[in-house]
Amino acid sequence: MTATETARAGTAEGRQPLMTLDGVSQVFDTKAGPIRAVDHVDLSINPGEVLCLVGESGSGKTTAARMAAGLARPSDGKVAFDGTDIWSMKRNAFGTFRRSVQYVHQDPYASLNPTRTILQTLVAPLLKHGVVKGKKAAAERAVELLTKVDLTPAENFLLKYPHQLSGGQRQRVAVARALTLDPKIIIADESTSMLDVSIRISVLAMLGRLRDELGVGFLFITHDLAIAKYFGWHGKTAVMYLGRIVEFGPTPKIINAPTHPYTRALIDAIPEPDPDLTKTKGAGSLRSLEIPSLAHLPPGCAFHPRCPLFEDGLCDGAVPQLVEVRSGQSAACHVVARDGADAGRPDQPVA
Ligand SMILES: Nc1ncnc2c1ncn2[C@@H]1O[C@H](COP(=O)(O)OP(=O)(O)OP(=O)(O)O)[C@@H](O)[C@H]1O
Repeated sequence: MTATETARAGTAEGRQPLMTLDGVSQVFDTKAGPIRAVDHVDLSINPGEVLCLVGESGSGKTTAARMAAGLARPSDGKVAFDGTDIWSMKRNAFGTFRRSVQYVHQDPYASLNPTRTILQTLVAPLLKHGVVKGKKAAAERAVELLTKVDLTPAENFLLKYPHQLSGGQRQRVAVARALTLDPKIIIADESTSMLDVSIRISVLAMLGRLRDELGVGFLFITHDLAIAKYFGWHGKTAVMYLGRIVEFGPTPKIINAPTHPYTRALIDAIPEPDPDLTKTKGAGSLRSLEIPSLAHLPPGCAFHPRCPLFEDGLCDGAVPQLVEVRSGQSAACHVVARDGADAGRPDQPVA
């Protein structure tokens, strides 16, 4: 099975993906020259499915997410929603797409208008897009939405301004606003990374409840595999490194039996003593902690200067393609493709 087929495994399950990214790239012109922030990425999200996109800072997660949300046009490749290329859509269809895919930013303070009360923030899209008729119905819907995101009693929040709320409460308002237009997919970009741990967990729990109750699909962007484990356990996870997907599969497989040395290194780096995570250790130490610049990518596998499995002449030759290494799980690593999913492991894999 090719990487594209693996990434589209949802179709094999008999479901039509709601959104697909097909060979999508984004090139930016920078002072250091053109950089490929996202390089030929294939992904799909089925209705109600959670897809976690994980990687270190600068790996291209936000750039990929912005293209998925229709906020940026890919330099190459296709983003399709309900089977239609979003950039070939007529104005009305594009509007429907934009309403169906809502982006929740990591910093709600930056994305909420400071001069609008919470009521105004929620009522504006409801009225603008004709979701409800009249201000009274819109206010009632705003109360329902605040209740959905656990801001209760909702009446206590309606007339407040963003600066009068805590970070967690602002994040909940941002989610309520995303829900105003009944989205089919929510793109949550590190949406809890700025919160304290306990608040972070309660916001994640709220998002998880919405995921289950509303059947909304999620593209969940995080640098933290532990968060992907918590939020996306029943979904899939794609691991990005310097613009490319290096490993993809069902989240439990990625967490319990990672195959790419980069994924293993990410798991090794998780500080918490989570037994499920720590038992998968075994990548060996990285050869370098330095992340190469996108403007001067190393030849072959971009991870090779850091990789404990590096082989001279193999890893610095061609760019490795994402290939299936276990059922439903694919990795872009020459050594794993040659030696199998457990390549380089000192211990045996965790079942
Ligand atoms: N508009 C832009 N112009 C030039 N370079 C950009 C632009 N946007 C992003 N980049 C670069 O593209 C690369 C990927 O950035 P991106 O924000 O997508 O990564 P990320 O994985 O989301 O990182 P973070 O977790 O820090 O948000 C980075 O090197 C970044 O500096």
